[in-house]
Amino acid sequence: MTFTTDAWTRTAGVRTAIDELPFVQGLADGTLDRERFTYYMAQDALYLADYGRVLAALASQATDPDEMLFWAESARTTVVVERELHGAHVADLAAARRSPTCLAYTSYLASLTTQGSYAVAAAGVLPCFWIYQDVGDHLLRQAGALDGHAYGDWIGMYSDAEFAASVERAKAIVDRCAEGADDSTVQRMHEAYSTAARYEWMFWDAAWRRETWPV
Ligand SMILES: Cc1ncc(CN)c(N)n1
Repeated sequence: MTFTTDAWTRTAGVRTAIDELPFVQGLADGTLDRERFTYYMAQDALYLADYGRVLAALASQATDPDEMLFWAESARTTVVVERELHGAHVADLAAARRSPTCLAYTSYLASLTTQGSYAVAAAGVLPCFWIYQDVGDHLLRQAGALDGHAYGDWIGMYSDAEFAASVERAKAIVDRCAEGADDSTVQRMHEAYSTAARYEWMFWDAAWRRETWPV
């Protein structure tokens, strides 16, 4: 069994929990209130700025030139394309501060790039690709046509064929890393993958609660 098939199976419960989140259900049928969506988009813009740095770090650690290019292009897409979407929804991004969950997730991913294992860091960024594609596909199926849908541009971005191709490439890189890795590295890759998958759940939950710092 490939690493990614195994990781997907091990985290099935997290994916079901994501699909059941009120935030995700509200995205699907368009009933999510604008305040929660705007909160989410502002946090996500902050997340993506840090995530772009994580992908750039992966590019710098890749020894294969094609993998280096893939991470570098993904960093560019994250900063340019996805942020365009955020700019269309959030008027004042400069006013936003990272929530506890946003800071915890990005700090965790950044920490993976400093622990000396390209394979573990690559596994840690994979849920950001794969879970969004999975959610985008589910939402597209549930929503049907996106014309006139309140969150159609968001759903369209993550159910898009180009995004799906990038997910396949990221999975292939992670599987290649796992094939050559020892048992303890594969174990750490699973830990990184499942932790990031849980953070994806937490990120949407935090947006639903419009999480703030306690003091
Ligand atoms: C929190 C989060 N995770 C993943 C994605 C998709 N790149 C995103 N925009 N935001």
